[in-house]
Amino acid sequence: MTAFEEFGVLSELGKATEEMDWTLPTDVQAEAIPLILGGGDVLMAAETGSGKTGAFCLPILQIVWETLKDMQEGKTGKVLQHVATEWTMSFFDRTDALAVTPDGLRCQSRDAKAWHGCRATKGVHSKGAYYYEATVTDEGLCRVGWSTQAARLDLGTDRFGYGFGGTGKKSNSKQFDDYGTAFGMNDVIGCMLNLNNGEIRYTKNGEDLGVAFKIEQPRRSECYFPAIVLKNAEMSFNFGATPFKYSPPSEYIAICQAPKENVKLNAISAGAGAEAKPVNNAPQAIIIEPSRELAEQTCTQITKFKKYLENPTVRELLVVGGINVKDQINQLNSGVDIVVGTPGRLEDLIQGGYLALTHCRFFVLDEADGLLKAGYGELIERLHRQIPKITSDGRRLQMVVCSATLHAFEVKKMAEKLMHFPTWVDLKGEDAVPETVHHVVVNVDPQKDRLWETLRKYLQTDGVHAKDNIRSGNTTPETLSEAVKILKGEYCIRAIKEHKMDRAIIFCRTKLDCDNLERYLKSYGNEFSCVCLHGDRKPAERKANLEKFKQNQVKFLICTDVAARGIDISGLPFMINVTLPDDKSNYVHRIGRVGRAERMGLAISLVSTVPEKVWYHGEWCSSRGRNCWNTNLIDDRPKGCCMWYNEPQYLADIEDHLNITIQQVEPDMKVPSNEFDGKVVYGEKRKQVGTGYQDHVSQMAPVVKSLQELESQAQLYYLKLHHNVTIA
Ligand SMILES: Nc1ncnc2c1ncn2[C@@H]1O[C@H](COP(=O)(O)OP(=O)(O)OP(=O)(O)O)[C@@H](O)[C@H]1O
Repeated sequence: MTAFEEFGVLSELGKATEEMDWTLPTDVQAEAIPLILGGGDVLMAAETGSGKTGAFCLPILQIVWETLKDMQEGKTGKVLQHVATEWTMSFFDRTDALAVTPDGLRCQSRDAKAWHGCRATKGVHSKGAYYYEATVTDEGLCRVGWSTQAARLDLGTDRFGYGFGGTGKKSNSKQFDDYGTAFGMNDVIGCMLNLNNGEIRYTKNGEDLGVAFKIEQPRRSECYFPAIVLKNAEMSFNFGATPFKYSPPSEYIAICQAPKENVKLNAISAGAGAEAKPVNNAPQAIIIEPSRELAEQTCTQITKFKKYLENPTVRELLVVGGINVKDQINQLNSGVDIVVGTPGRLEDLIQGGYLALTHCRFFVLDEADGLLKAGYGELIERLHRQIPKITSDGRRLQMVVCSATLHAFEVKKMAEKLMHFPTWVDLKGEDAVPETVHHVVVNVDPQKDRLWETLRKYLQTDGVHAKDNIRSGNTTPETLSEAVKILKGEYCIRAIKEHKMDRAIIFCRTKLDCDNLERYLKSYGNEFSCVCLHGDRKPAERKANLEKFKQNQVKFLICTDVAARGIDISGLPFMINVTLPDDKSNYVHRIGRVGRAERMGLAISLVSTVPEKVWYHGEWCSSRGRNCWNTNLIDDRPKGCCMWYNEPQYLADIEDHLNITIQQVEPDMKVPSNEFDGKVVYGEKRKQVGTGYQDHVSQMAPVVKSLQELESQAQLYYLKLHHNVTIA
């Protein structure tokens, strides 16, 4: 049995992981795989290179395959049968933002602005007196009671629904009157319906609050369902399957014991209306990735994992820009089970009706914070709204959200809105850098280092200062800014030479910076062979360039933040930040391209000590930077496309966010070896923890000795002060 199988993974998948030399699941995989297999929504926050892709692809692949197998064998609707026979809150007859636990006995809504409601799976009619209990399990606003099938889910706002609210009011037809007393956290509300005399009454923690409503004669013959409406609150239900906290008066029985002839099923079921058989263009899983490269990488990983999954075959499809749409539509029409794509192309195909969401049961947002920061929040919500929350075979939509920098406000907000009782798999509790990444900063100070004044050959800069009066000897901010740009080109080469880098990824701030650096490195011939990856390069070129770098055909990959996230190049030893990223979380992602899968990596960031004027083409720039030479500042009137970049401030923000001080090294680029790790070989597997222990002891010895001396001095002073002892 492979280690993965012990976590519930199918042997066919275990075999594939073994072939990939994945002997043990990583920590995040060990936690997330069973959760996803168990049907939960998961927020996966774990360091770069910790194996998050496998953590969601393996269980999704497994469930998709099992579902296909069930369909093949005609075994569907297992869950629906359960739902139909039990007294629970309905997965179908509810508003979108109200979540129901898989057992159907707890409801939650985290929308603080609107009410969200739900009805039970069954109701009672004709005669009898029935009781159920609802307990407030989290603070918020709630109203509980009874309603007919015709009632709005906003209980108590029309004549078909009768509610008792936490503020101590009863309501029907929008008429709110004082009743009983207010209730809140942990209070147990008994809901009583007597169809023999048309009375609805409530108890609070066992105390009878009296008759709340008298149902009018003509409406007594209707069927009444337990109902609830919540605003940012949570309630749990007991329909009598377990002992009640407070027994109802003797004439009432638990609603779950209502005689069959007086029970009706909720007419609203499998709302999706989808049939429990495969539909070609309706995949079971949609995985959204922020870049083409990452989408392709995830899709390839799925292809590798499914190697031994046969009969039925799981069909994955990559849906990204740059691939012929017609081909994609043809492939969708011929059948697809898992779609991995970028937001734009995915939405085009969905809105065009080529990709259906009716059978989607996994909605995955990889690099979720990146997707939200890139402005895809609304698109994600739009897609989420269109996906049925319960699949045709009665299974709940599962959402998986992951990133190495998930601790962002916008992610938490989205999770509260869209996810269903999600579990955090959060190994560190904050954004963190893996121990396998050595990351250092080098100050680039054009006032101290005058090298830029004497260079004959140097990096072509971004032209921001083309019209400024730049000359050596001059110390205007513009001259120093231009000097920093030139120096950074030299420092980059110095870092490469000092560390004998024969493989590195180099991040620049803009596409123009990438192009300039590419030209400069190439001007040295084969010594610094390189390729570029950024948004202005055609998809085919991007793909080919990444491949060249992966295959070791070139030494350096120069890119913008388009490649900051997720890209996995095995054993990559080095990365250089020519400029720190605008977005602090991208620092974690960029440096996380090295030090992956337990291999050591070195990340060097060049940080200008003086302000550097840079391009910043926002939405106000009609060409978004193409041939734009508007060097006015963004705060100028008229608005320009430049700004002064304050790198020490960006560095401080990054350090503050990560709660660390990043080691600084001198412009000679020498990185002192870490005593705890001993001699590190970047790109190689990390040495076993503890190997440097002896060094550690000898290193600490003088410090411990001086501490001892201080302690003994302090004690002697104390004795002298208080007991007048003479110090020798
Ligand atoms: N259990 C495992 N055993 C060995 N190697 C693994 C295991 N799981 C993943 N890996 C390898 O670790 C590397 C990083 O995995 P992956 O790309 O999934 O990381 P990630 O957590 O998604 O990182 P990022 O946040 O940068 O996207 C990959 O090369 C992958 O093949």
